[in-house]
Amino acid sequence: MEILVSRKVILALIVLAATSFYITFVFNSCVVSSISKAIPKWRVHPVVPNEVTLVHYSTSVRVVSLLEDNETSISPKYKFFREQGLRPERQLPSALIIGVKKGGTRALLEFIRIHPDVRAAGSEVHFFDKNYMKGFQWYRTRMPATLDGQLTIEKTPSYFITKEAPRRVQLMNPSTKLLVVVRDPVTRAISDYAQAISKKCDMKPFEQLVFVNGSIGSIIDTSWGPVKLGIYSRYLTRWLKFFPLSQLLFVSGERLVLDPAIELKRVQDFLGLKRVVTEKHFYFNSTKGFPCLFKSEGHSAPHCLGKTKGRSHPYVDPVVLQRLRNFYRPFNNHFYQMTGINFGWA
Ligand SMILES: Nc1ncnc2c1ncn2[C@@H]1O[C@H](COP(=O)(O)OS(=O)(=O)O)[C@@H](OP(=O)(O)O)[C@H]1O
Repeated sequence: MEILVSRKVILALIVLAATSFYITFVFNSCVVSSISKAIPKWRVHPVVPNEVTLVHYSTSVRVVSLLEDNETSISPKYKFFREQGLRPERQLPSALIIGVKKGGTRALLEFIRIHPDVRAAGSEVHFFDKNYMKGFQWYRTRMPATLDGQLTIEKTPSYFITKEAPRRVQLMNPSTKLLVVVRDPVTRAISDYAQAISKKCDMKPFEQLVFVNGSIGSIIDTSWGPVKLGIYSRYLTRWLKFFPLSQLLFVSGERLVLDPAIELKRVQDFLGLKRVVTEKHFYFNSTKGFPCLFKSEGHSAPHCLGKTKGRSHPYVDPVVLQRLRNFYRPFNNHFYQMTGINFGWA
């Protein structure tokens, strides 16, 4: 009887041990396998590449063939190129429109991309500010395919004010050509505000937001984005630590509206392009109140920029405007000295 009891106990112990061994093993193997699944992925495709990796990407892998991914899905356009012995490839941009927000950056991009030797990324890529961690390979896939001799350009106006952008652009290519469309900081601030209020109707009036205590008697609120962004000399100082002045072209936002052909001539010369885009490409649309294009890359008919460009501005108290002008004057003068151009902002 005693022997029978002890046998039952031993059997129960064995079952218990086997069960606990099984549970431990299965649980640990799940943990281990999930870790081991995670580690190699992270090692092979670093989600957060450091600067060194990025330099490596930009210098050693500059070109990706459009035709290698899926030969069967080639568009007729690229088939045509291939039949002609040409291989369109995506390149990192050699020119960037880095700012300024509400300066007229979209107009400049749409105008310069008429040029047959220019190909542009359509939408803002935000690589050097928001998407830098995705790496240069990713950035290149956002670029249009180009043929030999064509220049790739991208515009993201927030690059101008992004602290890390100058160093990052220099790492990509120290000879990148940089275009900055600048506009009177007072009208730029109102334009910025007009855009913000179009998205968020319950905003306080411009006249309140401009001042620290919300009243004309107090000081200008330099922490408010629309005001801060207009201190161009501050941001330019950062870029000049990484690029010589000769690598930057300052386009007048005002002249881009009044006489786009003149600004486009300067831009084409700066980019080393033939002067193809001229006054014959533009007409003034009196309904829009802006120059528009007879035709462009995407349109064969005359067309203007979209309705988010050329918004009507809210009325702003002239006393507030004067306060803002006085505020910007020393910064503007500094900016004129730095660039060697007097933009004539009052
Ligand atoms: N041809 C033409 N058509 C329409 N708009 C023109 C044109 N040329 C320059 N502009 C001015 O561009 C201003 C918008 O600037 P951005 O394109 O840099 O804005 S954004 O930062 O990309 O949102 C936009 O500002 P608002 O007038 O305040 O809307 C325009 O004044």
